[in-house]
Amino acid sequence: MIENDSDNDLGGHSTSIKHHNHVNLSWGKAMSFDVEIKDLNVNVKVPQWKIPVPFITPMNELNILKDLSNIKVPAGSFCAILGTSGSGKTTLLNTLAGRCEEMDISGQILFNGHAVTPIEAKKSVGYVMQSDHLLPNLTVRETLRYSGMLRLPGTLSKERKLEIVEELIGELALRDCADRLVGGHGKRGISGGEMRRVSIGVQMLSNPGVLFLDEPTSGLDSFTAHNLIQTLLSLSRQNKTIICTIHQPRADIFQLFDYVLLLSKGNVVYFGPTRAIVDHFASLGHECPFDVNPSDFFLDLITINYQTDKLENESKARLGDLITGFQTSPIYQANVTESTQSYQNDTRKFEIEIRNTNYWLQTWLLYHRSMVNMVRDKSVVTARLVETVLIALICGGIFYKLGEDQSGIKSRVSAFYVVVILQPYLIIIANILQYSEELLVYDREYYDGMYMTFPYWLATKAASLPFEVITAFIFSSIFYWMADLRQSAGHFFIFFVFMMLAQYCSASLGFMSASILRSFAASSLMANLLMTFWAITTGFIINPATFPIYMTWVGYTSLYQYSYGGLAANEFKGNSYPCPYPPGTPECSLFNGNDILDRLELKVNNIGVNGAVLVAISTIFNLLSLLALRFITHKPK
Ligand SMILES: Nc1ncnc2c1ncn2[C@@H]1O[C@H](COP(=O)(O)OP(=O)(O)OP(=O)(O)O)[C@@H](O)[C@H]1O
Repeated sequence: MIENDSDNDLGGHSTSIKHHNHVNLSWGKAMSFDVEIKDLNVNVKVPQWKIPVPFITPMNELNILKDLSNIKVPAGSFCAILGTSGSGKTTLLNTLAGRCEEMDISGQILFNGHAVTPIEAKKSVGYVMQSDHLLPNLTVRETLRYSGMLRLPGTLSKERKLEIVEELIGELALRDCADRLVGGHGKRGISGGEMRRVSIGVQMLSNPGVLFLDEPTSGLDSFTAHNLIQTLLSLSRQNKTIICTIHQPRADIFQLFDYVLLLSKGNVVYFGPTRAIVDHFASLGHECPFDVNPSDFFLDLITINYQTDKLENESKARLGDLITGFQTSPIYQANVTESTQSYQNDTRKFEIEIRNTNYWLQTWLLYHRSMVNMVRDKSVVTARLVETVLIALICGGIFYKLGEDQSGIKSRVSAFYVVVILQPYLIIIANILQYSEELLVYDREYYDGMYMTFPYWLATKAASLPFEVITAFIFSSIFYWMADLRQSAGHFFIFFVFMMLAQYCSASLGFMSASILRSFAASSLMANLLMTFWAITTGFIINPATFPIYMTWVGYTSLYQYSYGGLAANEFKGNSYPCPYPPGTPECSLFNGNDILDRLELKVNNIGVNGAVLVAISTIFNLLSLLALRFITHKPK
């Protein structure tokens, strides 16, 4: 049983909550902050035109939060932000958490009396967003273990970190499902409520002074929602300040909060203890009927009704009265007294805990996590393997046992073009699909400061490499012998290396596009446009010698020409096919490998140079993706 008292004159700021059955989470410094808001105004510029033109469209200033002051949520308490849709709940939560980069913010946010900058706020709070983005193929325990290893201070031993994770699993009531896959992205996994708990656990592992949650109960049935709020209450009793937005909570959920902040159109209609709110509204002439859920009653009162002009004016006038009524209420006066308290003699200081997990340990953990997530994804693994085998069989079937006459030689050239375009093309789509989902997790974790970009990038690249090698090997092993290409192990090996490089370049292009743009639609458009351009300019469809003068550079940029050229050189250089004409006749040049290669008029047909260029191109794509991940910020969704 936990008693938490922070009384004021009203006797209202007091909670006495009986809660059983919890384990004390015992890591690090249990630092909890008083969270205070002073003179807070949040504005955003919105374009006046429906279809805005950058730099030209005139902008209007929209005042989302209006003069929020004298709001202090004491350390270790649980506060709900309630309001109608569009009242500014999420904006307030984001502002408190330092996540409102695009907004113009004035006023102060104070943690234990220290006015925090958005960067300080971001580093010292945990933030559970409305939707869960977790890796679907990890179990609950693995998800929390990886997070624990990455988020907990580097000074703790591995054993201690794992112990903490187990404590947390118990505290969040996740023992039952600890070894089940998380699921999501169309895969069956744990329930919505369990998934929310895992997301909370992930944030708890950074041992934040304050935990913010945006609509933690959205999408949950009322029983699960109640359980989740109970869990949060239990965490707050372990010295965590917890603030969440919530939509129309059930009566028994509503009474679990210590404090309520009621917002309407960016104005505070009430801030104070939950148990004083009914009396406060009654004192303003709005008695909550016995059989009505208080939160529904208050939300109805503060909603502007736009159905008719009359109703709109009436509801606006009522809202105005409620705002003024609150500002002249004894509760407001008590809030003013609380927020003028000085922290001068307070031993609780605002501090940001340094979490310095070793750089290489980050890389190893992320690599391991990425591998596990990928290998477990049976649908992707099977699809990629089956797709590789099928495409190899189809191509091998079409170009089966190529002859050594003129049509056979011509078909060999076509075969090289087809395989360097087709297989990489299919891979690029699979890659973009995979990364556009995975990068949602990266955006959140990077924004949370869980790791740095370079370890993530290195780990992701390293984890994808075996797939490119294996699929290229399977494809080459089937196609090469079916098509009956140059019979030697050395030439087969070179064929495989070029297939692998072509695939790796495409995979890198897919990763680069997703790193820049994130969305599947936009990334695949970018990658497809580039691929189509390079596929046309390979030198197979149109002879580069015929390009207009201003397009000659194109002949050197097409990445596929290097793999196509490499395969052609591997087959034809130093090779010859049986000439049906008497030896020495000019027609025999049609069967001479070097002459065939010359007639292709490739820009570069040196195996070593072509291979090196492909390595250089994939390196450029990968470096661009590293820069994009580091410098093109995508706010977590
Ligand atoms: N970046 C932005 N640009 C323009 N307007 C914004 C921006 N962010 C929020 N707003 C506007 O500010 C108002 C408050 O938005 P906010 O998302 O904070 O409301 P909310 O109370 O969380 O709503 P809901 O419950 O529907 O999620 C809305 O009218 C919204 O359109």
